[in-house]
Amino acid sequence: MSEPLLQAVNLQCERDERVLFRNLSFSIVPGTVTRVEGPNGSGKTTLLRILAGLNDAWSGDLKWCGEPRSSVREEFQRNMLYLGHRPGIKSLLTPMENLRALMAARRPMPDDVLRQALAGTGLSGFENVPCRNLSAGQQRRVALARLLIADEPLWLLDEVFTAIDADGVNAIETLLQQRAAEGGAVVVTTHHDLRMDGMKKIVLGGGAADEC
Ligand SMILES: Nc1ncnc2c1ncn2[C@@H]1O[C@H](COP(=O)(O)OP(=O)(O)OP(=O)(O)O)[C@@H](O)[C@H]1O
Repeated sequence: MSEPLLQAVNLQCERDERVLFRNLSFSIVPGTVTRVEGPNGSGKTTLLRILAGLNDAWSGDLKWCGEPRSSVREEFQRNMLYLGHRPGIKSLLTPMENLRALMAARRPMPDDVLRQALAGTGLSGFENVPCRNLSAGQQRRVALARLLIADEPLWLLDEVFTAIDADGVNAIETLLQQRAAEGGAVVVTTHHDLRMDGMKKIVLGGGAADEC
């Protein structure tokens, strides 16, 4: 079995004096897709933000490749891709401009690679249209194009299926499975009924948590 990329040990998080989860321990290993499940308000987004280093209101231990995450912050940030539950794109910019800006901070890519990624999410012909003139699903697809050119080994994806049609959901499912088959690790929250062979689960709700 591969060494874990990310290990969580006895994570606990409270919000407004309500325990969202406690004694939550799990390992995210290469070659897997893990779904975080639970009803509305059970803490899925909170957990993903904790894993991504975007929320520090928690206790327990997080390790990246066996090291305390706090001691390898830069390495962790370089090797992790987080997509939040909002598309996170600029409405005045076009899909090309958004994707160029998203990639510039980490790995600048030639325009033809960006154009191919946009085509891969069904946005051919919309590359140069301001995003405010696109539908909700098309705007989400701009953010998802990032996945087609991402080489980070760990993906943390929060509700990325929102506003995506059935064919798009199938395409993302296939992409996540391919990513795992290539040795990546994906953690995803969604209310969609994902069907993937060998998918792991972290189940939140009721203050405790289970790993399946
Ligand atoms: N900024 C905040 N300040 C205080 N409490 C918050 C904040 N954000 C979320 N919460 C609370 O934390 C709890 C968990 O929220 P979270 O968004 O993680 O749930 P979720 O499982 O992702 O829900 P959903 O399925 O509706 O997206 C909720 O009870 C919410 O009210």
